[in-house]
Amino acid sequence: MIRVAIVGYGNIGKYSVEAVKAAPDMELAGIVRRAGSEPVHGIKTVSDIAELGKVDVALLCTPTRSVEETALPLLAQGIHTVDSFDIHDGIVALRRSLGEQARKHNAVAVISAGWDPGTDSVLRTLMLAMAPKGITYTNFGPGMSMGHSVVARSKAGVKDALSLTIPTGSGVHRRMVYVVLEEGAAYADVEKAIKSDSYFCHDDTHVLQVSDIDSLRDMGHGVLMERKGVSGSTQNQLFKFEMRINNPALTAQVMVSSARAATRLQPGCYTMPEIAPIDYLPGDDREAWIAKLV
Ligand SMILES: NC(=O)C1=CN([C@@H]2O[C@H](COP(=O)(O)OP(=O)(O)OC[C@H]3O[C@@H](n4cnc5c(N)ncnc54)[C@H](OP(=O)(O)O)[C@@H]3O)[C@@H](O)[C@H]2O)C=CC1
Ligand SMILES: N[C@@H](CCCC(=O)C(=O)O)C(=O)O
Repeated sequence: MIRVAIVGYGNIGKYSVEAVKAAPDMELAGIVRRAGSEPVHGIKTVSDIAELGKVDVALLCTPTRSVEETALPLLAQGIHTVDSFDIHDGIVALRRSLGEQARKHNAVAVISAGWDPGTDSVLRTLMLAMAPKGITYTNFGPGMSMGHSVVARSKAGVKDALSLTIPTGSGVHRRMVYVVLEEGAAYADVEKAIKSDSYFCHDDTHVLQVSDIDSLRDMGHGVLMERKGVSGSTQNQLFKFEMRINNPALTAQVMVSSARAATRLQPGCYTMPEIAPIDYLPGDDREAWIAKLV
């Protein structure tokens, strides 16, 4: 059995518990929370991973911006890590940093292993191989972006926040950010802090003050990816992939499947397109999967 620890018990952490429990080849070693956090009922909860005994893989369910500082000390202990880091233009730098640490300590890091980046990245790669010339549009939503919501919640003066992604066509998005303010906080300061953050500043972003987030929260999301391109010299090849999903449930499942792959890889750091898809699946009988799937 692969012993898995969950680091951070927010939305992705909660769904990761279910995904680990549903995996036939994994057992949950426990949950690592920040010091002073409540223990999770019925699950060993610690603030230092060393208290969990042997851990093969740690699922980093912390905010994207704390992935690197969380992963480095775990890799130094020889623990494999999986994260869903979603700052697209920071992925190459993270891969270098975690790769160096992983190779030094005989460990594996699988990074950006959610649905976007993650499984969508694999599909974009395959669509490119299928039609090397052309354009791929990735249209998100409408739905709740966990990453953007985390960033909005991190701003001074914000008590709670929810960021919705609205597709406006051809891979362009509007961001509708609903915020509950702390007492005494100024709306204009919060609006400025959110709109100037790199998660938001490239998109048409609207910040709306509300009195309650719970009555708005719906963790559904989705994507429509379309590529129109050229195979060889033949034009007008059209590919489409669409899904409507519960965002944290899918992200957690992809992380769990990536944890399995991590145990099969040579030391280093990998993104999902670099890993053979069969390595995400349970069991040792590779030929059985090939007979069934290929
Ligand atoms: N690639 C993809 O497709 C996707 C990626 N994601 C990524 O997952 C990340 C986590 O999302 P989500 O689970 O909704 O986030 P949450 O805010 O719900 O949970 C994050 C948890 O991390 C822990 N934590 C550690 N440091 C901090 C800190 N400085 N501030 C706040 N919490 C901290 C807390 O757990 P505790 O209290 O137990 O310590 C917290 O509950 C997002 O940042 C997003 O980028 C999400 C969806 C899809
Ligand atoms: N990384 C996203 C998942 C992909 C959708 C997205 O990027 C968006 O809604 O902007 C998330 O954190 O929910």
